[in-house]
Amino acid sequence: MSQHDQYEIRRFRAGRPDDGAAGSGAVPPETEAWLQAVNRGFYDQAFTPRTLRREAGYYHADDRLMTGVYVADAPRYSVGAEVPVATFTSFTNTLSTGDALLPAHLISDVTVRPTHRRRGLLRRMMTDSLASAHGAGLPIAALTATEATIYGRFGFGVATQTSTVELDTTSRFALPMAEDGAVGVVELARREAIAEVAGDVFTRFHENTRGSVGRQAAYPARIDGTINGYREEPDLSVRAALHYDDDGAPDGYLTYRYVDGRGSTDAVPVIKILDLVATGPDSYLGLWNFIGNLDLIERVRYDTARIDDPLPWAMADTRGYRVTGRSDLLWLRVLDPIACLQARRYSGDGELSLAVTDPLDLAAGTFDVGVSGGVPSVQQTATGPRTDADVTIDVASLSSAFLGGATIGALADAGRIRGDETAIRKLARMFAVDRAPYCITHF
Ligand SMILES: CC(=O)SCCNC(=O)CCNC(=O)[C@H](O)C(C)(C)COP(=O)(O)OP(=O)(O)OC[C@H]1O[C@@H](n2cnc3c(N)ncnc32)[C@H](O)[C@@H]1OP(=O)(O)O
Repeated sequence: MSQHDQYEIRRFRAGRPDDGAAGSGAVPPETEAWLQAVNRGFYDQAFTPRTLRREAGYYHADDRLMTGVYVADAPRYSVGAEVPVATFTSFTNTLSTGDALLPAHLISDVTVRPTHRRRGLLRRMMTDSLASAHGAGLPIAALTATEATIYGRFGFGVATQTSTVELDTTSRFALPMAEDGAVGVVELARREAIAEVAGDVFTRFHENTRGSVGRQAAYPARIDGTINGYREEPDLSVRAALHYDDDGAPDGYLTYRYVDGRGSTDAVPVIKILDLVATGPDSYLGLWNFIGNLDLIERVRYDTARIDDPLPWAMADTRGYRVTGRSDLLWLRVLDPIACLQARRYSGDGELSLAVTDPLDLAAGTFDVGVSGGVPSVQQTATGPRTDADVTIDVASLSSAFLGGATIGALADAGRIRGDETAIRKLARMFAVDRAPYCITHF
């Protein structure tokens, strides 16, 4: 018997809580066992009946396809055979290229039980899922990764990064151009009001932000403290503020929490920003002007800042802005190079042939890429990567370069793009972006 023969793979849509015993609100057993397995996989606390119902409701609203891998029998006293030994979920949302919204195959909740690791279960679930997304015509797949060494082999590349920043908000903090209401009005908001406005504000941000991913159903509850770890009660320490445009409509918000600095090395009063969504520079600077000027607070921390954040450039004392970390957030995997390459505008005009290699053979091919007036036209000229193409790129690198998260120059210097030097320079000019791609959605 091969190792694979002992496993059964089942796929099902997340069950609605009411689908349980006649409207009792119970979660269908298959969904419950699957969700509890994910918790185990990430070392999280088990769901209570109430938090489980809530979580299942969000998964149902996202219309998630769950994959579970099952064994036929489980030894006495062990976790039962109804609990999958591996989990994987996928659902569709949009990826913004800044010029268009692309349907994206989002992958999440990938776990393999320690006792079943390194037997190819992830590979099986991932290759099946990517093949079916490709077959369904989805142009791109996306995920966020716990470790950077797992997903490159499946054609994923880092597409966006974020900075963790800490602001000194003692008397050093000043945003000269945001003073005296010059960038609009900010007011404290009721915590509960955020769920009402967050969707519209995020949609506007999303459409205009290259690299942004649409948010899943749980998001409003996640950012306003309704989801409070695995506790049933909301986190009442979460506070909120809104920025209003000239017509009095909300065009930005932030949620935040006071963190007692005692016990940490710097031991000062700190505000941690949970979510900050601004639809333009005025709302962005207006919200920072508000949060940077709170009485009694000496530091503000934010772990999802742009890597090319305009904030330090707006500050009177740039040294009050400290980058304390940087991490990858969004990983992309091009499935359809033509649909992807045609979904954005470009900075430089020109023509070249591009060969794409792909370990899973989903996006491989040779393409004539032309850009005129910033508008692309892409045609496939061969089903595989031709050796006489001007430039050859692997699909993970293409996925990193697609929205400008990695420059063509850096990828070439890293040995991940090959070809004629003039053509590589031309490709670099085409792909150049004015702002780094930015994603503030964790999924
Ligand atoms: C999108 C998300 O959900 S990110 C969350 C990922 N999950 C976690 O971090 C939870 C803890 N880890 C796990 O559950 C598992 O170890 C997983 C999911 C990372 C890997 O599952 P496995 O079934 O062991 O992986 P599988 O056996 O299919 O390995 C496939 C390949 O990836 C490699 N690989 C697997 N895990 C890792 C890792 N953590 N680091 C580097 N390489 C890895 C394997 O060596 C193998 O390489 P090969 O194809 O070149 O031989």
